Amino acid sequence: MISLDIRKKLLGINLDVDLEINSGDFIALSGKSGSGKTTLLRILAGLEDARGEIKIEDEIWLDAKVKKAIQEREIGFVFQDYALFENMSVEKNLLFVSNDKELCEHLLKITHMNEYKNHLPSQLSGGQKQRVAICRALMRKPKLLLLDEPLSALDPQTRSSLQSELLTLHNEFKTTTILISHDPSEIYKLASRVIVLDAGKVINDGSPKDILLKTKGSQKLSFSGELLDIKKIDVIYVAIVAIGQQIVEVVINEDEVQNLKIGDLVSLSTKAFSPQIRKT
Ligand SMILES: Nc1ncnc2c1ncn2[C@@H]1O[C@H](COP(=O)(O)OP(=O)(O)OP(=O)(O)O)[C@@H](O)[C@H]1O
Repeated sequence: MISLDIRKKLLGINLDVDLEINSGDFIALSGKSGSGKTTLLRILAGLEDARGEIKIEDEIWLDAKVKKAIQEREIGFVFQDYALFENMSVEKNLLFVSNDKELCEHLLKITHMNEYKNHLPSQLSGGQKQRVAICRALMRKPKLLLLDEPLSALDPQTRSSLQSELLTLHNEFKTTTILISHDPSEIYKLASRVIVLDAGKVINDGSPKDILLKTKGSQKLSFSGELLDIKKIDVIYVAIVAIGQQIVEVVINEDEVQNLKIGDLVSLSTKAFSPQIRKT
């Protein structure tokens, strides 16, 4: 269990977050620009001061008396920019953190980077660099993995592959993870819980399905999207589809289920009802 109760006065807002996170959870942290997401991660990492308490299992990282230094906190941190050691090979970047050769090889294998282990970062693509950054963050077997929009600079296909690899790594290592993301399909694929910040406060907290699904009314229009999931609820099947920045659910029949697979590009339309417009 991770518990945090953090307060900090920022420019224009007061960050005030009180949360409990189960060990092994994959949390997506979302919210408008300037709502305090990066600052919260930096406080957890020990890169910024704050008032309050941070407790990781039985260990206090922050309270009125204690403030553990960054190197004493067992965290892995990956930012949008790669921050690798440019003069070291991929393998040396990992072994610099911990000399566990077996773990190094295993991580590079999962992320399909084994054949690049002797390359320098300057010889890698953006996606490959970010794979190395994620592996390096896991080399110290952290209690907490903090990911600040690590995939946002990547093209959609590379981003999707890295999402799958992150999921494989999370299923294997069960590292408690907090990922800052604005992408609903990424959040739906990866997270078990979504926390939404606004002006420094938690305004929404729940499962990706509860937070992301917005299915009010129906549209006599056609949208294209990606099929994320098919769920059987009692006797009906529900397809979960990502359309742009939104995720919707659609009831489908058994024949349609046979013809669809997760990841398919689909179009969504309705003939029976008139479109509705509503002020949001
Ligand atoms: N060290 C600091 N001291 C005071 N104010 C700060 C500090 N760091 C950030 N801020 C302010 O706190 C607010 C939240 O910034 P933060 O970068 O945490 O937001 P964010 O939700 O991560 O935004 P984005 O999605 O754009 O990255 C901003 O108004 C920012 O100017």
